[in-house]
Amino acid sequence: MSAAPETAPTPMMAQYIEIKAANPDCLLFYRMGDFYELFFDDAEDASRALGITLTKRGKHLGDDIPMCGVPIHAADDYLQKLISLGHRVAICEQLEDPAEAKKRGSKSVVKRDVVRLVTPGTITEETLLEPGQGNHLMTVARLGGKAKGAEYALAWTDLSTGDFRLGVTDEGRLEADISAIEPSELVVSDDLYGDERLAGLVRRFGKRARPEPRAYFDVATAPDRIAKFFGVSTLDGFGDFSRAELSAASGLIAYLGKTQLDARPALRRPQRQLAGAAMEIDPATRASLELTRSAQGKRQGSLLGVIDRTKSGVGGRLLASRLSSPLTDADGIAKRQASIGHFIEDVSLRSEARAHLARLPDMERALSRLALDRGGPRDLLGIRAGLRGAAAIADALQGELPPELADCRAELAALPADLSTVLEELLDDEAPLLKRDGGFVRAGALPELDEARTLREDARRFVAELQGRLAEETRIRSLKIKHNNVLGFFIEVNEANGKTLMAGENADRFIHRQTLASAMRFTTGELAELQERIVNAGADALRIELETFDRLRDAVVSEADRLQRASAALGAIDVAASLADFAVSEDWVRPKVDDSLAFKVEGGRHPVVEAALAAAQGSSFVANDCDLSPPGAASEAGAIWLVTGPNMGGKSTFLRQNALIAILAQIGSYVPAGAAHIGIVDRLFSRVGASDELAEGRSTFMVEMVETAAILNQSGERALVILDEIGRGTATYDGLSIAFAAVEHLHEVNRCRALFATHFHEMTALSERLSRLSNVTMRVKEWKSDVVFLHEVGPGSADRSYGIQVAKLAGLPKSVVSRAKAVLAELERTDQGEKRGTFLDDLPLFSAAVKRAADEEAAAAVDPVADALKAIDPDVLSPREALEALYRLKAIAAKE
Ligand SMILES: Nc1ncnc2c1ncn2[C@@H]1O[C@H](COP(=O)(O)OP(=O)(O)OP(=O)(O)O)[C@@H](O)[C@H]1O
Repeated sequence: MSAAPETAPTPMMAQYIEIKAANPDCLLFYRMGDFYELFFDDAEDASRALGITLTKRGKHLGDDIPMCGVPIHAADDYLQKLISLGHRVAICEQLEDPAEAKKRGSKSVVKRDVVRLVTPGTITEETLLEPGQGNHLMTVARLGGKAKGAEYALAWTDLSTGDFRLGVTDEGRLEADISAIEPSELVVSDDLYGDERLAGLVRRFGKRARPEPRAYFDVATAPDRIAKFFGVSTLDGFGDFSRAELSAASGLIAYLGKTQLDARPALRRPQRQLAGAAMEIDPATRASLELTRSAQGKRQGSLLGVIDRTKSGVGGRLLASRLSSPLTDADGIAKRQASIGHFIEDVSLRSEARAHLARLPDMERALSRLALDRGGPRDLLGIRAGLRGAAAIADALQGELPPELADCRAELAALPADLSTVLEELLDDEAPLLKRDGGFVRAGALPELDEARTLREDARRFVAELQGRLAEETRIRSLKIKHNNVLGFFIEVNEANGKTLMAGENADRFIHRQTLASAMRFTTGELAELQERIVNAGADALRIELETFDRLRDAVVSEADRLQRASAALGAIDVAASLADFAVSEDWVRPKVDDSLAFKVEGGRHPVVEAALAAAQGSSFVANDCDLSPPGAASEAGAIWLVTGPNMGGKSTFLRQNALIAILAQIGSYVPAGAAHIGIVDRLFSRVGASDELAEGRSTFMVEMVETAAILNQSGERALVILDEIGRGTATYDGLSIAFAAVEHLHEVNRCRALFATHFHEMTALSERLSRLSNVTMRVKEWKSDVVFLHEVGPGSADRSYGIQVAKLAGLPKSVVSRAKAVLAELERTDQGEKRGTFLDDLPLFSAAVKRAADEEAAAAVDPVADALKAIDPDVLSPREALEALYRLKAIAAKE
């Protein structure tokens, strides 16, 4: 932006324009006194987004400059709104006192610069964060360019807690791994950002996905960048990371440098999250099972919303993250179960621990703000209270403990006692939000501070005494000594008395300062001296307090590692105690989880539907069994249940409850059932017939087929597949045929445990041919012409859908219902219903179909090497020709 000389911007505007040019993709919050001001397009965008008034200030190139402003004290609220709308904000502060600038000349501008970029993945303010929800920033790195088999790695951190993790992944798992973390912001190098294989991901994240320079991810410089960040000379002590992981970590650290500038976040050393250590759950499955968000996008009504009884922010975040990444290792699961079991048995320990946890401040987040130098005295108090709580909980955890809890107790016991002592000694029990307000150091703790405070208080007392003395001496009873920020202390009298003070002897003593409409203001030598003493003592006191703050802050930050580990331990205790509480009150059981392929649930329930029914105080939930274990000792693959039943019969609920039970079992929780035996599930798929991604340019049916394809291509024998009414989005025969073939594929090729709900009753015939497939149905009672849903799963198949009865319940006009009945009767009479059953029997067996397809593929394939070989007649070749022929063949093979 260059300006013509006659319309040259003011020096301040020139500064603004320069800073804005360096931060083009952010809204620039430009500090002016007690406001952050926004100008030009930023002002227009922000005023629209925030609903604040747009005004103007001066001119630029002859046009008015649009402007709006937000007061400093309310800035957090505005920031929250802007960030949630996907904006990024650059905070530009005044870097010197305006008085300093004035010294350089009346036209000079206060030095300003951006001190921080606020982006969705890098916020740390309490007010901007949900207590029980993590806030992750993630980078994606890829090595091996565009070639197939490229290595992908993820690095992610929760800046508000310091958690920092790395993991390798591949193209197939990428989406699932990312959605397990659900980052608030995704950063990729700019070449990867435009890659078509990431297009879906980039589209899904929208503004929250960021392209950043490739150099951030440079593998050659990555180890150096990481080592420098952690202040070590080599990464040897960090563990063995792959090159892709180092690249992702380097990108993350570089991006933190860009957004946090000089502030250094208290990140823990990166921990590797092992590939395959978590159950793989893709984004569509997460959405369909409503794990952490309901279909409406809220936490309420999701599985997490129902089971979360944690008492602390760190516990809430840990539960959410465990639910997003269920374990696949039976020992790890057993350890967590043992902790819950301990809290179930020891009722008083549970209630004592939970009472302490409920009072626990968010130590992790307070620590992170202190490390970034954004913390205040209340964060120090938070750490102190956290240390107290941790000590109390460590005390409560007596005697023999299961391994996870024993580890937690050890972490709590390792907390530095001297840090508690110094915080207890120096900090007062109440503290202001901002350190510059002072008053947070305990009286009696520092003699020097006490002295300054006494001086200030004495001087204040002298001022009060002075007022009485002056009133008496001047005989002006209404004389008052007041204070404001401009004049400091002053004597105020009315106009008539003012004249008295300016006359005769008084004139030598009272120095006139100000005349207002109804009052005159004076000072005296004595008052000025007291004023100075108060100011000096106040400044001394504040200096000492600020020094103390820095000292305590450094002491806290130097113990970051132990504090973070103790915080994590408190989170684990909270999760175990809260799940124990849930298990007891909701009658959940400890499932047997092992490496078998079993899946046997007796009396299983859907926790969310059950809670909803209980809240409505209507009918109670009907528990149902499910057994997908390999039938018979000889069989080595899981079973498939084909679930038929009427609309509204409870099919979807039954399907989902079993998926949720698998997840709950593998996060180490107890489960809503009478008994359960779950062989580890490594991959979970759940698909519901209709899901709408029209915005993505795919029809409903297309999405369904893409998802079904993914399941059939990717499920191994440890997968658990839930398919709900696949094939209903197209013409009946097409849908039926697809559903039919999909079940055969699951049975013969994937050989995984599966639940398949359908309205195509014809499919039940499959049980005669597929040995591990059983038919079950949701039972109903017919009563007169109505149906009563029993929500009971029983063996067998439904013979009808009762769709018309459900439509009647839904309030379709009577005329439509009776017409539909007539049409149905006619269709049933004329339709080749019976024939349909037989036509399916006529189909060749699946294995035969697979073989034929394979033969056809093989036949269609052209093999130039074979062709070339056929053309060679060895009997007529000289040795030299034979050698040449061999080279030719090799050349053809290399081209293939
Ligand atoms: N086991 C159960 N016990 C009590 N009520 C249940 C049970 N299962 C389902 N319900 C109730 O029935 C309603 C319908 O269940 P669901 O959506 O699972 O039926 P559906 O068979 O999948 O229906 P559709 O075929 O129309 O999609 C639920 O919202 C719930 O209120």
